[in-house]
Amino acid sequence: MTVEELALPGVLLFTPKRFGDDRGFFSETFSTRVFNEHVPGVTFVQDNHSLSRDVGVVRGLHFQTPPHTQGKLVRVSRGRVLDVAVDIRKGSPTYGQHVSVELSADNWRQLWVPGGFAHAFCTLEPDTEFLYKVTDFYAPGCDGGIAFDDPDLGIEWPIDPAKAILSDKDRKLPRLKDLDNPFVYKG
Ligand SMILES: Cc1cn([C@H]2C[C@H](O)[C@@H](COP(=O)(O)OP(=O)(O)O[C@H]3O[C@@H](C)C(=O)[C@@H](O)[C@H]3O)O2)c(=O)[nH]c1=O
Repeated sequence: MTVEELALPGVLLFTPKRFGDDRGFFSETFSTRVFNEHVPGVTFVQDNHSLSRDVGVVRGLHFQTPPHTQGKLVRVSRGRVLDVAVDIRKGSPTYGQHVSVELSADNWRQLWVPGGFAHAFCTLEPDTEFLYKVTDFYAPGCDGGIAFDDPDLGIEWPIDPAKAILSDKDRKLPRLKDLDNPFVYKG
């Protein structure tokens, strides 16, 4: 497993080893021991799996608000996405900034998105399967989001944003500046 820090402190990129042989490959995709060496004190309670059929599906930007804030360890097992995490913690030195990284079944990367970050991805291949572990249970009452194309965020999406395939819910999300934002930077 290799681990890299990205431009936003706290956001980490993990790349598990893959052992290939004539049958295919084997990979430890998650180990508490390895993960907690880099992100101490975090435990996961739920695993999620989504399928997006088309190129240009955008899911996000999403987060769960306190007391059900979620950290997410996300990866792709089939296909390819551009994955994005935005720091939305008020008072953070990197407030409003984002990292974007390609995750695919080929590069086998995993992105750790801590609580206080909004998360989204855009599919780059058909039939993309997206897998992730989360640190709190799904809490529909704490579901929150920001428009993926909020101009203040300056995210360069790999598709024409006007052609993004969105859920009805995601089409109505507010801009960051209009959000009733409960996240505060704690250092
Ligand atoms: C996220 C989630 C959804 N659901 C249900 C609610 C709804 O009926 C259906 C689809 O939900 P959504 O439209 O919110 O799914 P989706 O747009 O894929 O939401 C996901 O997007 C990515 C970017 C994230 O970061 C995730 O945390 C999650 O918010 O699944 C659960 O039962 N449990 C869950 O944990």
